[in-house]
Amino acid sequence: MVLKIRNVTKTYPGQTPETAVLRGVSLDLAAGSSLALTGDSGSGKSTLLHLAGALDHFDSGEIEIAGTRLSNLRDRQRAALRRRDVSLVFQQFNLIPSLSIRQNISLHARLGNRWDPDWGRVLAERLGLTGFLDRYPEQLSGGQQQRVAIGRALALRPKLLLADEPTGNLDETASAAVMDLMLELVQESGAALFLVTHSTAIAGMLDQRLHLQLGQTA
Ligand SMILES: Nc1ncnc2c1ncn2[C@@H]1O[C@H](COP(=O)(O)OP(=O)(O)OP(=O)(O)O)[C@@H](O)[C@H]1O
Repeated sequence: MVLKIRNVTKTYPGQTPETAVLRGVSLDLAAGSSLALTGDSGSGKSTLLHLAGALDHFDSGEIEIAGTRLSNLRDRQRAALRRRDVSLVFQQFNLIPSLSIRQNISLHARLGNRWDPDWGRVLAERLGLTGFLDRYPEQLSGGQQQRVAIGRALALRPKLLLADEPTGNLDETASAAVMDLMLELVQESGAALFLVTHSTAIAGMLDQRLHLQLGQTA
């Protein structure tokens, strides 16, 4: 399993075990597969996604990313694991405005010393970005910008791709195109995708669906 979450609880300051944002959440996500997490606003979706990416601490239970138990790790080891195995795609594309599309796509992989130009070319081609590589983010549509963000995330060849409402800023057509591409590329690269969405249509495109309510998934 790329991601294993077992009976995880998480409280924010002021919460009790009864009102905890997460009250015993478990899930499994295998390489090459995808999971959609839905739930009302404030139900804890982003919290769970952040825990799955080793970006925050949980109170009890266990999370394993690619076989490594997070509860045993020091902060520096968590950061190293994140850099090695996890990529993120957000609703806001978070591209660097002063860098070209080419530079944006390769940025994280270069910083991690893992830039593979051949894989970069494949990604740019598959994402329909080959003609845009020398442009800057502001010269692209929202759907194109999100494809750049997906390229940047996958350029690292992460084991786990986390996506928080990745098509939340896109219209229906762009959203469907971005989702199709992301799912294809995730499968081809053997990554696992954990995606938070409000959309039941998007959730329906993924292999597994979980709904978060009152701190638990069903
Ligand atoms: N850093 C924090 N400190 C205290 N409470 C927090 C913190 N982050 C989130 N919360 C609370 O935890 C709950 C879950 O928040 P979270 O952002 O995980 O929900 P969500 O399901 O992703 O919501 P949305 O769909 O609106 O983005 C909310 O009640 C929120 O106010």
